[in-house]
Amino acid sequence: MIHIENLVKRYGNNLALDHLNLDIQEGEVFGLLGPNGSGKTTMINCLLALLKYDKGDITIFGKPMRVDSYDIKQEIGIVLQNVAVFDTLTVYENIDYFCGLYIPNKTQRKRYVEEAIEFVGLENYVKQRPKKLSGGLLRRLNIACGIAHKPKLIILDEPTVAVDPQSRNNILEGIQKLNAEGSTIIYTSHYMEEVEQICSRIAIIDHGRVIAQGTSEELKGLLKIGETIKIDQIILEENDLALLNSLPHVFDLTYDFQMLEIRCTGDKHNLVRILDHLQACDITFGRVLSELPTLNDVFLEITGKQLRD
Ligand SMILES: Nc1ncnc2c1ncn2[C@@H]1O[C@H](COP(=O)(O)OP(=O)(O)OP(=O)(O)O)[C@@H](O)[C@H]1O
Repeated sequence: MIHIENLVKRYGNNLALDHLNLDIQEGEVFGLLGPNGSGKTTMINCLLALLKYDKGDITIFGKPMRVDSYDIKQEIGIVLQNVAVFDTLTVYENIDYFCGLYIPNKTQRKRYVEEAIEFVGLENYVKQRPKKLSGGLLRRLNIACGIAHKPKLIILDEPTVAVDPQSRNNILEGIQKLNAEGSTIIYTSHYMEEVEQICSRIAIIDHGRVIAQGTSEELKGLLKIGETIKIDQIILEENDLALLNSLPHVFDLTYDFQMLEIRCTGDKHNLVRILDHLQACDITFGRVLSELPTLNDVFLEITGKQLRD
């Protein structure tokens, strides 16, 4: 559905997109995950032909995307980072206005606008003006304006930044519902939990390049780490640490302030093996926690830095 090849975008001397390649298939909820400044918004703006780029090719629905590709744009719904609604219009009028850019038939439009209002849960606010809405409700309005015309492709650029948990859940559930109804979704975020929750495939972006892509499981499969076991209130000597380090599947450990962190490669019985060993050595300990790898671990292993600032 979308093909991006060798996309290069410079802002002066700053190389924002560095020969970026990406393919997105119909029916996916595709996540673009990357830290602040990695190039996600720039990529979206190039994709939508809102921004000129220096090099590369972009095709959408099998056709080259250009500034005047109105037939393609007609089928795309956009929800950008900055809320873009009219302060002088009510909630209903705003959605009606944006929907009207694509749907001239009044009866059909009325139905679409009402469906969009119900979809984002703004039924009780239709007559209010945007200034009276909370940040979360405003973002929901922004989404309704972007999706009311039932586009084939919906692009959402960080739609949950600075929203309350209720609106966040409403937005995430809504995205899944839109996808179930047939829309392909591109979703950018630097919140890895969200991306993991709703995206069928994910591209991790850093310094304007796709550094890894696949399903969440495939990305985690790239990792050496399979599990991190954390044990607190444990007192260990040098030889205890050496013995723990030599256990099967243990590849790294840290010990600080009576807190032990053991990183293991993937295996079903890491935790049992380690606890059995501690018991056999008569070593007491406090709480025990076993954590599976996250997308942050993938990012950390590939780039050496955390996904979040
Ligand atoms: N209009 C602009 N002028 C100059 N540099 C820009 C402009 N927009 C973005 N950049 C730079 O391009 C790079 C990519 O920025 P971009 O906003 O695309 O990243 P992002 O991944 O969307 O970040 P965020 O998550 O913070 O939105 C950054 O180094 C940024 O400073």
